Amino acid sequence: MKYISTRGSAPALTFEEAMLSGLARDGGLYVPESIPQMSAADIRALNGLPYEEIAFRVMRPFVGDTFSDETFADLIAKTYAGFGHNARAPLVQLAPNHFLLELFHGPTLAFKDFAMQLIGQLFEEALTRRGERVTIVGATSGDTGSAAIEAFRGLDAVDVFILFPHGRVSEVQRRQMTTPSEANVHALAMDGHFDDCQARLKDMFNDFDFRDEVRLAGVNSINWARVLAQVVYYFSSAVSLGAPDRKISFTVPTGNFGDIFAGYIAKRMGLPIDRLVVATNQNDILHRCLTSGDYHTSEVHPSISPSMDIQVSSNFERALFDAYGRDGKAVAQLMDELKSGGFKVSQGALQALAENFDSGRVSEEETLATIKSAHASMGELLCPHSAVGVKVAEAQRDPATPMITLATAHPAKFPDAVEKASGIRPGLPERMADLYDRPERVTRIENDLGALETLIRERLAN
Ligand SMILES: Cc1ncc(COP(=O)(O)O)c(C=O)c1O
Ligand SMILES: N[C@@H](CCOP(=O)(O)O)C(=O)O
Repeated sequence: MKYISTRGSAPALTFEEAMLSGLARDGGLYVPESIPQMSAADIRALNGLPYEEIAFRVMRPFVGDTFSDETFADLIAKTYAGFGHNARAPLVQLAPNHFLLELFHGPTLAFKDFAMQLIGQLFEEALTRRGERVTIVGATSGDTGSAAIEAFRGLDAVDVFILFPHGRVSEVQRRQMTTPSEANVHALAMDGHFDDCQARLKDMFNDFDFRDEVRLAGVNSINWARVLAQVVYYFSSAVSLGAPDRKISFTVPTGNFGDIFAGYIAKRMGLPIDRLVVATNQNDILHRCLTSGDYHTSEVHPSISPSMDIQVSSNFERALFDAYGRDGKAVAQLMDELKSGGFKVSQGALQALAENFDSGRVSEEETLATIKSAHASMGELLCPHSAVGVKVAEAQRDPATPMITLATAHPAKFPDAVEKASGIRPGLPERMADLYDRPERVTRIENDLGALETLIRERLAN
């Protein structure tokens, strides 16, 4: 299995090379050269298997010979052993034919743990075998950062630097990043929005001297391994509701487009997905683009679902690559136009996107009202991101087709918004009960590439 860049001019890499390098050297994102297929019989055989076994069968064909079967199965087993629910990703019924897929039972209470815990294991195994060290730099609107720190804290072969937008993550998210005491963890509160953090991260990848000097690696969803691990729960949930013998739809609260892109990959592998619905908050560039073809960035409006306050949606590039018939030059041209504000998707590409994705947008008021009504009518306390998903799903679903909405974070990560909506302040699990008392360690930094690179060099030298 080889991986190629969405911009068409970086060398093709193996799974291990793509995983350890993150962004392609032409600025693009790696995608598999071809998508492995699962037959109806293969999919039917997943029903009733433990999550770990489903994960092995779904991901194995993408990994090539990077890991032996035995090692890969062992790493998957270690990955999910610490999750707080035996099913790992349990389904809860919200209404007739509407289900919630709870993806928040991992160590940092967000769906990011599904991939990040696995990547931690895969990195450690591969780096130990190669005798190498890497410097991970990640950009976060709150959840990727905490999940990455949890997955890599204390590992010998890795330093991890996380850029988060100062003042724009929830207190729980910030404390999850600033309270770990391991010397290899560096939480950096940067001026600006998440998009600025992600832009500086990409600048570092495109500064080849710096990239090679510090041996830069990325664990945002620019890293294909992140997307791959998220494909698994589309299979596990769909088969438990009758796939492949009936079609299932999914609604996904969306920001950087990684999670919904994983659903698209599941569909391309053969999972009979009827509709994949993108749910956005008031930062609705994806909804606007999917309905009009117009992808122009505007000001980011801070919301009560802050992890989705994103305008430059990284993985949308992967979807565009397929929509443009895998024409890397066309994608490179669009990404150039994005630097000056945006682009217009061609009619053909827009039609290709529309064949795979629907979308909806939810206001702040609607998000609060959905948290309130889901709690009152179903006893389910939703985080604001999951509420965005539920609202869009309720408006758009076909009652005859099961709809699964992804619940992407635990409500206790966003207690203020949840309390405002429902009157209930969700508590953290026992193991995190002292989070508010732990000392914080964080560095304020300006939105400046030079300052960031200098800080990283200095920290690595110490
Ligand atoms: C809680 C939560 N929900 C939804 C999203 C959106 O996911 P994605 O960026 O993969 O679209 C994020 C951030 O990525 C998140 O942290
Ligand atoms: N919402 C994310 C933003 C980064 O997304 P990623 O999936 O590309 O890592 C976050 O919580 O940081």
